[in-house]
Amino acid sequence: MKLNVKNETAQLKVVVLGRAELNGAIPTLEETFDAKSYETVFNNDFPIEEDLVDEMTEFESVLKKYDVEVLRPSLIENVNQVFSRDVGFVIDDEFFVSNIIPDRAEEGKAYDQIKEKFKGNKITYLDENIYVEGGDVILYNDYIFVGTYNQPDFKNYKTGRTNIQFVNYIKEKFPNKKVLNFDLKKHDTNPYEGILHLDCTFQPVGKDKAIIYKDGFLFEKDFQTLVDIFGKDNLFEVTKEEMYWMTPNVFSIAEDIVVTEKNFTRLNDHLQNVWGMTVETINYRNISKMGGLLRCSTMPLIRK
Ligand SMILES: NC(=[NH2+])NCCC[C@H](N)C(=O)O
Repeated sequence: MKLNVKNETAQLKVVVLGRAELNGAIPTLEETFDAKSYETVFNNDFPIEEDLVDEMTEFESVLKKYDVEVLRPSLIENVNQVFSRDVGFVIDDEFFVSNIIPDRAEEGKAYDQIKEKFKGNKITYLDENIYVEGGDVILYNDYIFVGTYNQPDFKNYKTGRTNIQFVNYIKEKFPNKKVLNFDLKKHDTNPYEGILHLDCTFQPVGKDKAIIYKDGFLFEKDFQTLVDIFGKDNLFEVTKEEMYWMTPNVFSIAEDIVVTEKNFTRLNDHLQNVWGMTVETINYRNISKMGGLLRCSTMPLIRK
């Protein structure tokens, strides 16, 4: 298998999809590490395994319908393995193993068998001072967009996952790409006020379009940079409420095929009727209660 990912939307061939069986006990408030999970636990609304498994099975069958090969991480009991995205990511033909938040360190082992499958490809482990999670890395051909929090209180936030050291590293590693980083608003307990990863506030779809939540960016000039790159008419701006439900976090199977959540009616209508895409809608609301959605639960290995 030859790894290849250069953007978010080229035709998908092979993907890892997380898993929801034996995810472990409901976390306590202190054990949560993102604002949405904090709120879910606070409201005594943590999703049950059966519903999570059903939602991921529905996602898997849509992927298979389009002939995508779907791999699953091996099962580690009592570890939440839903969000494959963050553990590692492919840029071009190289796999990067993330340095994720220590609370999630155990998840990495579950990818050993998958790494075995793509042995022979470049696999890179990052220095220990470089923090990154795949949700903060978004590829757009010659561009690499990185969600960061480059502020003095970085260490105070459990939701600050990617640092400027990663940006510097990736600039040096890919001198021919345009690497742009965007500081995101952070809040560990209020999901309306903070953005966990870049893919919770922005994501390209189609050939030259994107979904975006303006107020997720710490600096308005960063939002403007993206307006300049994509053009105003090619952006679908979501509201605060839509951001809260993780509307930017859809997942593309191809430039014209997007998997989204059933409840995203305004977005789905736009994708289908204004941008002419095929929209596959599934139930994924229980997954969202743990702070991620469709993109977060996948790790693409090969796009055409
Ligand atoms: N790519 C993403 N946005 N992933 C969401 C991960 C959510 C998970 N609860 C965490 O805090 O790490």
